[in-house]
Amino acid sequence: MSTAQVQQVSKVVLGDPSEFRPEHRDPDAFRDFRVHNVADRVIKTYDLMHTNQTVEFVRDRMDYWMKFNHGEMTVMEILEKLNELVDESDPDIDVPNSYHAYQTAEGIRQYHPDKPWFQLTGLLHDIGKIMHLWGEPQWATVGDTFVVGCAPEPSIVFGVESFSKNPDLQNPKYKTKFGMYSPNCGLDNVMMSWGHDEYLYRVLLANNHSLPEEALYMIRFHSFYPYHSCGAYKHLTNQKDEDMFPWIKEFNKFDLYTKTEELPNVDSLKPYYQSLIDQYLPGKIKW
Ligand SMILES: O[C@H]1[C@H](O)[C@@H](O)[C@H](O)[C@@H](O)[C@H]1O
Ligand SMILES: [Fe+2]
Ligand SMILES: [Fe+2]
Repeated sequence: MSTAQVQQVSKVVLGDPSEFRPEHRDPDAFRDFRVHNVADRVIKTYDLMHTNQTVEFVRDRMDYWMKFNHGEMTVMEILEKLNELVDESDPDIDVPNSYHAYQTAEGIRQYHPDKPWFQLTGLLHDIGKIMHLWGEPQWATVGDTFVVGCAPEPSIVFGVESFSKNPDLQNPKYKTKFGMYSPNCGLDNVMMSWGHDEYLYRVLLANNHSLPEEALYMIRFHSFYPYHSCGAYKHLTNQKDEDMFPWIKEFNKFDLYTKTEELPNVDSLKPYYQSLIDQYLPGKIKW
């Protein structure tokens, strides 16, 4: 991205975190990954992810998925398919992912009524998880992401020890702090572990849409918790990442704190969100 474009990043007014909080749940009660509290499915998903996500694996998955030959479907069709997906990495919720899409979008709509593109970003952000219904394992679809091609950071869920069986950690090219990267190369230039963030980002690039750069960035890095919530990987980020940071933080509030077992009435919300889809990402999309 050129410097001129960087300067155009719009400003988001960050709310006081206490302003957006589910009354029925303490914010500290989310994302509890302590081994005694977390379900086995969560531990297993991250164990497989941290063992098998390597540079070679991600290259292979990018080659495979970026042919976009899994059919042409609308956003609504994909959202409906996600009724069949329960995310095995998520310690907070056991309901199909389609509900989470509307919960996130509605949270954003309440606090950002003037930003329809942001609301739509909330609705869309996880639909890349459709990969799982087309054969990709959960450990390469869901969950928090990290950078491959350099040493894992301690703040990744389950820590550096969870990478003990990952072959890249034996590779002198990849096992150092910078690995295959140069200092502050920018997140645009790093290879993330393969999952729904990167897939949807690539799908959007391959199709016609009119979402702003901020939306693409939030989609691409929303699962990068070690970075946006723990301050890790700052040695790889650049000015664009700094400019975009408030947006990922703002997005994260809604992605995380709208998770509740109280399900939204999807049928009554559909017409409104269909109108946003028609405006920003209409018709059939190549997946
Ligand atoms: O378990 C969740 C879930 O898979 C989300 O979609 C992802 O964005 C989060 O990073 C992860 O913690
Ligand atoms: Fe996600
Ligand atoms: Fe999400």
